[in-house]
Amino acid sequence: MASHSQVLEEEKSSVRILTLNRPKQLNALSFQMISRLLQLFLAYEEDPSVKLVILKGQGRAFCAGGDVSAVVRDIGQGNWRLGAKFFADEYMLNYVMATYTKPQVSILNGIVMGGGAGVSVHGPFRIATENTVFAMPETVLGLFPDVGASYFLSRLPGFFGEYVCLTGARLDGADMLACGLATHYLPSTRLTALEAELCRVDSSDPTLVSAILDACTQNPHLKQQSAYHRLDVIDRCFSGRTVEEIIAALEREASDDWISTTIRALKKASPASLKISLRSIREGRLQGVGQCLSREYRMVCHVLKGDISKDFVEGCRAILIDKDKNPKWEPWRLEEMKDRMVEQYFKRVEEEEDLKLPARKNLPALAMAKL
Ligand SMILES: CC(C)(COP(=O)(O)OP(=O)(O)OC[C@H]1O[C@@H](n2cnc3c(N)ncnc32)[C@H](O)[C@@H]1OP(=O)(O)O)[C@@H](O)C(=O)NCCC(=O)NCCSC(=O)/C=C/c1ccc(O)cc1
Repeated sequence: MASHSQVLEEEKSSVRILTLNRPKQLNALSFQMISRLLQLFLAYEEDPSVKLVILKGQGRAFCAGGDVSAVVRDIGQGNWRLGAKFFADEYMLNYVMATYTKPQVSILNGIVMGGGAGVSVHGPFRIATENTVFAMPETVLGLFPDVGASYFLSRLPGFFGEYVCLTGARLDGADMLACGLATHYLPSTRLTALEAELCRVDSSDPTLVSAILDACTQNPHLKQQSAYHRLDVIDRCFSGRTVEEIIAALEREASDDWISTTIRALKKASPASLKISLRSIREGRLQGVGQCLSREYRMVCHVLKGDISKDFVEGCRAILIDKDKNPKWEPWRLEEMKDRMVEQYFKRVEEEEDLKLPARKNLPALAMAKL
């Protein structure tokens, strides 16, 4: 398939509608898709005839993340720097979106995971529906929530971001709206009409776009089992200073299904991933989006190089390739993942340059804490 057809482009008056188009792979982002999106976003920004960009996915997913299969192949061939190039471009795209001067509306009518969050949550308008399933599942893959997640998750209410980041818990559209990951919610049957209305807006004024979306948004009920009802417990436990303290705090709570599922999720994840993810989100609370992406780039280079732990390759093997769901993490126990090993992830990989982000006009006020 030609690279252009992995991202479909429609022109409707002053609106550009981009559709991620790898439905069989749940629109997992290939290198070509990232390059094409970056090229289009930058071109639209310079083009005065473009006022608004809509991003959506073909089929049952918005986007299930970065295309992990390609990366694992590159690492297997001893070529971790090819993977690093993928991330550098992906983070650049995330940064351009986070600092974009025109409104971006993302229609999250299906699966939104990992890299899928990175190409939507940084934009000002995120529409959830009854089909939305959101997760940052990286800690069970031996990775960590990246794509600027240490920025946007750390800005969620209380310690909900730590919960989402460490457990990989799935959220539905109502949860996303409640915590601020989505800005609007509407039934999927209304999407076509909404799109038509947005195509008539003919303005880059975010208040006009907002007015259209506000007029049709609904306030869905949170399901009884929604984690958002547990914000008190989440704040009590996930405010812990270390992963060990978080697990111990959960174990002290009165046991029920939600507590045991949460503890099980943490015990299933890579100890190295848990520790670096917690430190990353804690640092993110105090940093701008560019600093977050730069730090995450250093971290991901270590993950790909496998110089401290090789859990990413092992996680992909166990979850995506052999599908035995039985990864052999190294280190295996949390206490074996020492502070000095965590520390190393935050240093630049030798002979690898830091991420170079372009100078952008739309910084920093709009890019700070908008959730
Ligand atoms: C819960 C899912 C989303 C849906 O499950 P399902 O309904 O049972 O559907 P399938 O799992 O059968 O998925 C349909 C197809 O899409 C493929 N797919 C589904 N996500 C993907 C996917 N991220 N990639 C590459 N094929 C996929 C999946 O392999 C499968 O292909 P095939 O077996 O050929 O039919 C499941 O597919 C799933 O867990 N996917 C992985 C989600 C995930 O962990 N995503 C984000 C974490 S990692 C990330 O964003 C970046 C990683 C990355 C790391 C290093 C890099 O250099 C670049 C990127």
